[in-house]
Amino acid sequence: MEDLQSGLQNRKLSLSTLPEKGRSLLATRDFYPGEVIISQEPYVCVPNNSSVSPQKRCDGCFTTINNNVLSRCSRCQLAFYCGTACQRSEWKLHRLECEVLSSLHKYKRKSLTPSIRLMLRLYLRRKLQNDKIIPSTAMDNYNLVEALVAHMSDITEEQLVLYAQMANLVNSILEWPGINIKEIAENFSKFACNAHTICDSELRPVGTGLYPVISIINHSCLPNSVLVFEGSSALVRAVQHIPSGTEVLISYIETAESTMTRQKALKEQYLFTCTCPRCSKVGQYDDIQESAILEGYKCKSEKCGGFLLRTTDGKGFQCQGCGLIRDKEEIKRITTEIKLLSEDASKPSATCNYQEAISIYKRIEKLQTELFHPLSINLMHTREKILKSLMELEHWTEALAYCKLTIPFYQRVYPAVHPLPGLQYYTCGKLEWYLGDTEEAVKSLTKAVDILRITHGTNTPFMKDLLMKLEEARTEASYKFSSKE
Ligand SMILES: C[S@@+](CC[C@H](N)C(=O)[O-])C[C@H]1O[C@@H](n2cnc3c(N)ncnc32)[C@H](O)[C@@H]1O
Repeated sequence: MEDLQSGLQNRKLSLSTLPEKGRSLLATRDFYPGEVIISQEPYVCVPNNSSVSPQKRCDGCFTTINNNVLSRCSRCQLAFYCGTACQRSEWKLHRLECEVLSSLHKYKRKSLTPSIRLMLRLYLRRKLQNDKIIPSTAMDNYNLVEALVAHMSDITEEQLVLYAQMANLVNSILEWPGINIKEIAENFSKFACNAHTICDSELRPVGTGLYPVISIINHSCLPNSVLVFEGSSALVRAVQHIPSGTEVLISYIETAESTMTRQKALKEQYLFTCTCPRCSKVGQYDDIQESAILEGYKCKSEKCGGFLLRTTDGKGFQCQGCGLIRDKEEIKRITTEIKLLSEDASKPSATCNYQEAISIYKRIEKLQTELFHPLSINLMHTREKILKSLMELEHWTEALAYCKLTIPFYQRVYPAVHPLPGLQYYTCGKLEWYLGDTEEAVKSLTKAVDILRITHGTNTPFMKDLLMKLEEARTEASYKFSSKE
């Protein structure tokens, strides 16, 4: 591990071990908002392509080209490339992978999920490095994978059985003599708490990758850094001033959820109890109030706006503002109606028909408005779904109205610098501009740029496009202003 420590030292970082967290990454100089703290290429990665996904992604850069004009590997038929540059960069690994995959029986091909493919690639890449066909460096070697936490003694019996079955499948595909099935199962457990979902600039998931140095970074629900991706490269950017000697922290989960929901997610997938400054408030009045607003029920009285807590006899919920009791049966009735509608919304007839999806989600929205606080996370998710479908149907005016409805939620639950509100302002700005409200568009796009230049940098095609749009909107706004005079 000395090699890694000196690799990190050059980047003004250091590896430390904290008793309650294990390995941790510390800054050895001050980092400022927007600065890249560390970037890493994946040890291995796979795009989210499955046999059923209609749109395939390039194995090299994860792009989807319109009309799906990716070229497919003629031998194995499983790898896709956007051009020769990506095909060449992937060739050494894919040559081995192709040998393994092209001889696979039909029924085994069906079981090639992205995580099985990721595991195959892990072993193939290790072989390439062992055979010195590709070089190993301080930041790119299999020892770093070996050092990842696996939590084998903490996972459930069910998970253990699943990993063992998956390990058997990998073994039967590779057919390498002397391969250690227990080690493969352990590596699946490592994937579960160390691999990262690769997202595009708009935070849509596009693949999965293992970045063993970035995996040293621990979690906080109030992080000082953010993990973003440029193609398959991972970059950690500071979102706050990080003084020298401070631990670099990212968030592993959606931080808008209540403390209990966040803690449950962290415990289930990452097997630890978070004690970050937000989680330390669990049980305190502020935290109870916050959770009740996010996930609880609202007061029946429109004037009150208070939040409810379960009564001591368990028969209902009482408003903490005006004391009014809301009947448990009424809440149950609305909740059941929402559940049934949500089931309808996930049926193919609705997922393939945006108009039908909008109509179902609007009924859910109406019921949720009766039940939840206006800033509830459930209501926000429903409005997001309506917004997405409206955008697909190019119903811009209504889409803008829904986008604006979600903004107060984003402002309330996320820190000032977070990619999600930045992206929401961007959507708002694009819609306003499209609808001719240039002045408002300039305001929204400026807010988007102020946030996203910190989280995303300014050099990606996505950011260049946003900066150009802002420039054009500003020019148009000043032209409109001068022609009014
Ligand atoms: C991606 S790894 C992070 C690096 C890890 N500490 C190590 O030693 O390799 C994720 C694991 O780190 C630990 N971890 C991460 N954040 C933590 C936190 N805030 N508190 C306690 N443990 C944490 C948990 O064991 C979790 O499963």
